[in-house]
Amino acid sequence: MSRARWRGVGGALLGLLLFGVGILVAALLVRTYTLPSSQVSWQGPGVAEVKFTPDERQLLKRALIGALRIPTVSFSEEEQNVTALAELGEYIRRVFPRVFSSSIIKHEVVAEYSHLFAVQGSDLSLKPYMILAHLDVVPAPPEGWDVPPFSGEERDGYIYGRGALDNKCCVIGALQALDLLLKRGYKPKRSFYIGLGHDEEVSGHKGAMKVVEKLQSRGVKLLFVIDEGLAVVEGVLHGVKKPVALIGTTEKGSITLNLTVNQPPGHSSMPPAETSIGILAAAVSRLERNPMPNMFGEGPDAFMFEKLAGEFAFPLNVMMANLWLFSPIISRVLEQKPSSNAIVRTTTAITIFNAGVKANVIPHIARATVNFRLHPAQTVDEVLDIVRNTVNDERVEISVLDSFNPLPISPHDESNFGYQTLQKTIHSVFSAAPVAPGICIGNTDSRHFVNLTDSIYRFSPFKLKAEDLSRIHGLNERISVEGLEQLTQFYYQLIQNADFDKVPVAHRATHEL
Ligand SMILES: CCCCCCCC/C=C\CCCCCCCC(=O)NCC(=O)O
Ligand SMILES: [Zn+2]
Ligand SMILES: [Zn+2]
Repeated sequence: MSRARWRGVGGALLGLLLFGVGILVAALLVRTYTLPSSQVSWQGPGVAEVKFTPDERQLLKRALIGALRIPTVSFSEEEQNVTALAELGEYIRRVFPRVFSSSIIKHEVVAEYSHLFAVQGSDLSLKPYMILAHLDVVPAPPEGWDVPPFSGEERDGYIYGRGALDNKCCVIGALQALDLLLKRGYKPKRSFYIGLGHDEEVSGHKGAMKVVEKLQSRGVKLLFVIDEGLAVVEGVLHGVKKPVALIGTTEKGSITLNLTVNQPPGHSSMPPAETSIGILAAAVSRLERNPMPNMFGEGPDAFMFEKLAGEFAFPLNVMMANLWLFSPIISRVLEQKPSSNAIVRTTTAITIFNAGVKANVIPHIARATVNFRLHPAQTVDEVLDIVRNTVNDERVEISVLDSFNPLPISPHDESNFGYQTLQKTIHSVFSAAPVAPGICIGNTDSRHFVNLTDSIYRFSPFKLKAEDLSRIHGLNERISVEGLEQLTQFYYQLIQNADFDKVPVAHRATHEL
């Protein structure tokens, strides 16, 4: 072929390539700017705000501080500080006498330390809903804390203490909101329950599960359940500056395993080539070095990013809106940080490791506890298969302490009363923050409510910055005084918003190019 002819073919191919690239870019942009926006506004009347008096502000703070000083620690299903749980029960009676004496509220203690409040609405034709929170906390050894973890100390606008975020703030906020509504003469139309579990941190088998049994025996069905969970996150999603509210519409599954190695004990002067500690350490190390597969996009995880695509800065907005093309890249980026890694895969955490009694004794038994949180696209059986293959050592005995599959996905469409009511309340309280459904990475008492409703939402009504994530179950757990008021405001307005009998109608904003 002549050189001129080659040039002609080359030019045509280049033209074709540029045309293809042009079409692809146009398709990406069209998808980016035609996705439904997460920005919505609301039709119809709003509801009253709290408008705290100075006295009420003080009382709210004091109420939480007092609760944080009672060490309601759950160590295990068998070991809970029940004296403290009983004391906290007495404490809420003392702090919220109006709630306990109201003629429209029936209070009952369930399984000794959990509490169930049934608030009777004026319109019994409306289906009731449920607000959940829990009274127990995880242990907090004082090392590393700036203040004693059970002091409830207030410093620079923050109240510190184990349970400040998880989850005594919600216990106090929900009761305080109800108390203030009663004080202002508000009469709810729709009946609702407030359930306060006492063993959420160790399963909810004694508290939340018994509450469910009680309600089931009475034939109760719920319109929706709201419990702790995701939150209004700020600076947590890479590339999104403004606060966004994430509502957990599902919750990861969980498996807790004991790995045990049993080897002959003996004198440390004649050690075998491998000890029970060495064998076990190698096994858990294999589990850590071989994370479960990245399953981004195989469950509902991608939906959250797609929904929030418009909130990301360029070029992330184009990538999030076009996960069909970019999800391999995005999934790799997400696995770099523990908080987003938890969204894309089943996580593996070695949480307890025990062996040895003396420096000159070869240990007999070594045992480790490993906790997995299951991605919604994986099952308990699938994860157990992977674990056995990874450990791959017959000397390591694997026993399942507890396991459950990921929870069903709750509806989050425009016709769902619970989701839309939450969204409307979030908008009002958190300056119109965009709202998206997400996967709750921790477990909650609400998982026991699946037979009472299909609409379970895990949302803690406070703002969390990236640096706050490590405070949950970690050091220096704290909530700002402003955050505590906002949270109380949230429940105050939620209870009123739930009194409408129709689903709130949202107007979706259009994207601006
Ligand atoms: C792409 C990044 C998304 C990151 C989303 C992280 C948002 C973090 C928000 C809240 C923290 C999650 C706490 C969940 C509640 C945990 C309740 C609990 O402790 N339950 C007991 C247990 O899980 O063991
Ligand atoms: Zn919790
Ligand atoms: Zn917790």
